[in-house]
Amino acid sequence: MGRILDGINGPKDVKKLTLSQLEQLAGEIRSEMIATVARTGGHIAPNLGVVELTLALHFTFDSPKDKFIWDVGHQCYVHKLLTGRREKFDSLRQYGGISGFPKREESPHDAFNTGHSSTSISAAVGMALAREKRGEKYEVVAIIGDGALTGGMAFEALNHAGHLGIDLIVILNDNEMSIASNVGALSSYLSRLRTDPMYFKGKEEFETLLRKVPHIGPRVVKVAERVKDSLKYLVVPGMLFEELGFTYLGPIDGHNIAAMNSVFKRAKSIRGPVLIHVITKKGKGYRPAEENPDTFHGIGPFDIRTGSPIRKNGPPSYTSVFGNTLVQLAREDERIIGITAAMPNGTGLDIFAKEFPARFYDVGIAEQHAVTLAAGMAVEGFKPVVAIYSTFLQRAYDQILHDVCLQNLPVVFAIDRAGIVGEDGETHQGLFDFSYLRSIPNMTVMAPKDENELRHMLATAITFDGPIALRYPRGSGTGVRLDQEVKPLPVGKAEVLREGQHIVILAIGRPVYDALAAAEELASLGIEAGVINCRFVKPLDEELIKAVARKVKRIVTVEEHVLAGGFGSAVLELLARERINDREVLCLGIPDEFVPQGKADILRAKYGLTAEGIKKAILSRFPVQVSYHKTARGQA
Ligand SMILES: Cc1ncc(C[n+]2csc(CCOP(=O)(O)OP(=O)(O)O)c2C)c(N)n1
Ligand SMILES: CC(=O)[C@@H](O)[C@H](O)COP(=O)(O)O
Ligand SMILES: [Mg+2]
Repeated sequence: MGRILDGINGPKDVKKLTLSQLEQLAGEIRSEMIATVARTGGHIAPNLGVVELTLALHFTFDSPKDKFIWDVGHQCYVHKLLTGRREKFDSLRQYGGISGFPKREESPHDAFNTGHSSTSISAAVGMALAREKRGEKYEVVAIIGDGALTGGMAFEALNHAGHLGIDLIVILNDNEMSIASNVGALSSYLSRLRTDPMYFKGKEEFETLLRKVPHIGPRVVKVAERVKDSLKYLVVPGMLFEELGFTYLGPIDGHNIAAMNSVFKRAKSIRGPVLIHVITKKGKGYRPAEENPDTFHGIGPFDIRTGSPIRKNGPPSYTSVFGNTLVQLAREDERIIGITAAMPNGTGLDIFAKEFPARFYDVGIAEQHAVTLAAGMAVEGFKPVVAIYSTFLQRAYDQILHDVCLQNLPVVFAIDRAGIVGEDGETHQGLFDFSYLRSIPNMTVMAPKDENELRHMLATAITFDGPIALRYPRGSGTGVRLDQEVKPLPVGKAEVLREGQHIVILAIGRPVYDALAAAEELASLGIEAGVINCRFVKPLDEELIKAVARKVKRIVTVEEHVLAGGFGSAVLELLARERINDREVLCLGIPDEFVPQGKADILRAKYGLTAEGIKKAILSRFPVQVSYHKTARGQA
């Protein structure tokens, strides 16, 4: 018998199915997703948890007329399989393939692009307001996880929606997990709603009282037993949401399609904002993911049979070198505090948390709060290390400026996933941090060429008295030997790696070794290129750069970052300020566009951020015949 999934070309095909066919389809979707993600990598556990929920949504609502807004968007694979993208599904997250997140440019069924957390309710309120203004009729449905609900924006939007009293449906997908276990008072509140202590306490007291009534008591208890669901709805109100102006429905079983179909139908008939609390299991239906939902939240290729990741043996990641070095430094310095916004494992702070649980804070998906919390602790003499991915730190720009830098507070920003991150694509590339940080007074910004230098930069940051950031890439380090002693570096000093009279390459961060390799290849063509590992974007090693720029006519800057406002811009500003105007400068980096998804190696090659790319760009800008041989004898 063929698969039902093969006949699903859009939501209308879902609507034709019986309940038992929908249940069979749920199983087929799980197998399809596991088979694909085991090969491509991706967010498998969140998607396994929303199979029935997504089927019920497409069964009850009418996409694309009705709009679904997936918060974060990492759980949209089932939706994609049901909305005409089944045949392209094997290209998931690959260069040129379908995205792992909703993309309006991919399908009319993707109503709003997401990737960063906690935006869905705001977007839904905006779309509902637009609908009202145009006098149109359709449903707007935001689907948000319990983790994403810890983000401040979600509350700002709930607050506004309740005030407007606008027709809107929020589906809270509660699986008790963020990437790691969910944290916070709200999470505890949801857990109380789930386990219903009020209901059970009320019911037990009620039953005990009844049983005491002679003769009729026990019989009445039996009747009450039968009406327990209505009793439950009476006593368990979801008061927090009700008080915010929402009608609260739930909690309901997010793996029971029939139950969801009927509650969704009911929600459509209610005026004003409705919140439906759905309980799901992250990783549902695949044992390794159910047992380790955090590992399977977002995972690389894995062996389906065992669930073991297929890892090539490589050097330790920058993340783990950061985590271990922080532990080492924290043993010597009690002021050090570790702060994460819901990414303990992703940032390596889990290593710190294990050894120093009382000095570690997971604040939920709340980057803005994390930064100002750090400012508060720094004011009181602590040394907070805020570890946040480059792309998510964008959220906290004003907190960095207003709360940390304006007061010149010694907060350390450990910025992971800086540069090209790969398959997550546009929303997650960490390509803007030099620009958004170096423009802020008092801020110091560093980028290590390898994981060994990262350790010394972390020590530099810990001993530094002011705001300081170090940014490093996703994935394995270079495998260099780690120095035994971790020592602070002189602030604002670069490192000369190679001398050369024809060209000087000023590089920073990960591309430094590519610049060196390019210089070696150029040498075989008779072109002598010097290479400087600049280490600091701010302050630049101005004396050194000015000195080489006065000697060498051709200057190349290399960074894995957007060119606008980045490291190359900083060098150009310096040259202009110092009136070193007659130099030829070539800035290599990311042009003014968003970098798509794909393997990091493919993307680096596309943007010329490889040894080969750097060599080619130099040869194309400064062709061998024209420039070098003419000048090699005299001034280069
Ligand atoms: C602003 C921001 N910070 C951090 C993240 C990283 N992140 C992606 S999903 C996630 C957890 C989301 O939990 P939840 O909403 O409950 O979804 P689940 O995976 O449990 O289905 C986090 C922290 C992000 N995408 N955006
Ligand atoms: C959806 C999301 O934002 C995270 O799950 C992110 O994909 C994690 O990225 P890393 O795999 O780099 O930790
Ligand atoms: Mg969750």
